[in-house]
Amino acid sequence: MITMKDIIREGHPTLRLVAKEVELPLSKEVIDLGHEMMEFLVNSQDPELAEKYELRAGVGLAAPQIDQSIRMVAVHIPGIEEDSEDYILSDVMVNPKIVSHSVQSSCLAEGEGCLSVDRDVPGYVPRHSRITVTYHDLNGEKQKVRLKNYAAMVVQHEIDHLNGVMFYDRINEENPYQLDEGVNIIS
Ligand SMILES: Cc1nc(NNC(=O)[C@H](CC2CCCC2)CN(O)CO)c(F)c(N2CCN3CCOC[C@@H]3C2)n1
Ligand code: NI
Repeated sequence: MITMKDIIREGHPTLRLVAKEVELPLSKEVIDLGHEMMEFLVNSQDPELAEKYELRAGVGLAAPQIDQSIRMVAVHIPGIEEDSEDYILSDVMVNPKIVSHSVQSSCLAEGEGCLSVDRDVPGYVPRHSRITVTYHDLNGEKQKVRLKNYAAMVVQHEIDHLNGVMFYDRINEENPYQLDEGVNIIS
């Protein structure tokens, strides 16, 4: 199982690479890795398992964070309502591609963090408010999802990792809480 010791931290060169497209049909190794990444997220959101295995909670994980420079991310995004069983999106996305996006931008009110960054980096991280993403799932099926708000922020954070981009690259250096006209704050 994946634990925090498997997650590489900022400064590790793999985090700054552009990850490689995954060949189709998916190999057993890639499928197994995808399931392991999803298992990490599920475990990390379970208070007992998170404590037992000392996992930082996560709603997304990108393969480069476990030193696998391939284009695969896992997202496990619960509904905002407390204890709601439904998930906005829970899937492993192979070769995810943003095929269209809104002109409007949004950012998370609390800013962002990263399992590969062991420090707080305050500031707004502006991203597309709405995105349409195509990807292959672990069954090799092509999927197309339209995401907005919180889920759109999470998936963009993960796809950034596939392109060697860290969330703080997007924070305004002069004024971290600078917001351009019309940027929507998601709380
Ligand atoms: C927003 C949030 N970020 C958490 N961590 N950071 C991450 O996921 C990083 C990715 C996110 C950082 C901002 C956008 C994407 C990991 N990243 O580095 C991967 O590239 C959380 F854990 C979290 N939640 C809310 C839902 N809750 C359900 C119950 O269990 C606890 C869980 C906590 N929300
Ligand atoms: Ni991250």
